Amino acid sequence: MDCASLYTHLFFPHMVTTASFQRIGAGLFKLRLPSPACWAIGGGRVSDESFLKGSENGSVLGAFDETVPAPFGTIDAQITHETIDFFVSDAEGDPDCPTKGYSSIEQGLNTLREGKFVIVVDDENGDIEGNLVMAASLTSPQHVSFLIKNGSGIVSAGMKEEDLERLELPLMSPETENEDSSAPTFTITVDAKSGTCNGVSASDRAKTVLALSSPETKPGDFRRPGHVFPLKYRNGGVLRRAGHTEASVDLVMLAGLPPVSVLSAIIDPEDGSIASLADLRKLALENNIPIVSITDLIR
Ligand SMILES: O=C(CO)[C@H](O)[C@H](O)COP(=O)(O)O
Repeated sequence: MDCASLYTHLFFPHMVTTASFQRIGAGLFKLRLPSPACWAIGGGRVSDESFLKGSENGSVLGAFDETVPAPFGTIDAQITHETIDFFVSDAEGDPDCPTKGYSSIEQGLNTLREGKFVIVVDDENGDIEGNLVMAASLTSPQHVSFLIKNGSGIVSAGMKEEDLERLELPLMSPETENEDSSAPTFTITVDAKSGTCNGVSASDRAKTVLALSSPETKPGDFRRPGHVFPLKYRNGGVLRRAGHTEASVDLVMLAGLPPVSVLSAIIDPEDGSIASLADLRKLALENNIPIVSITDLIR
């Protein structure tokens, strides 16, 4: 990922302050340093192909098209000396190469554009956590069924503050946002009213996710509480908070899709613990899903 493109499209001018970058710096220091090994220069080659040869998700080996640039034109922002200095001085390795064993961000974006899942991995503090992520606007009942089967059962939607305000979805616990930046910021839960039954089926939850992603929906289109968990995206994305919420929304935005993601933490099918990297790779291989790293997205 071209760092300048990421800065340009994730930051709004009012956010580029010294205070903001002090917080970003703290977040980055918690991340694993990337390997300088180059596995997919320019995003034109799939990374660790040995574990990504399945076909169900249909995206890992066949989707990459380097003739299609990421449409970056949707967000207004500016580059400042602070942003450039920060990343030049703190990032290591080649920013155009994914970490060894991971797919490139470009490949992840192409997969999202095809309406397919990517696995987003965060290994902050050495504890791997993978989330299945896709664009909310392209979600079907089959996607939600896959998400429920392989994820935690909680279907979340990463959403920007402006959309949460438009839909009148306040945080479940407002103090969390200020007191603990590592905690996920869940809003009250919702079900779409139109065309749904009790809200919990894959079909109903897919309708809710689609409704959350539509700019046309109104506050009255949802029942509260419900079975889908919106998560508030922190403005600035992964450059501010290196979480799955921010990564998922940044990725769908960079893919040129409406800025609402659907995500769920991936669980070990045997014992219900958080899936290990080996579990994530098995799931990726069996379903042809690229695995991307939040560290690479930040770089
Ligand atoms: O399970 C999840 C969503 O259902 C996510 O893993 C989590 O809630 C949000 O992740 P993060 O705190 O990294 O943004």
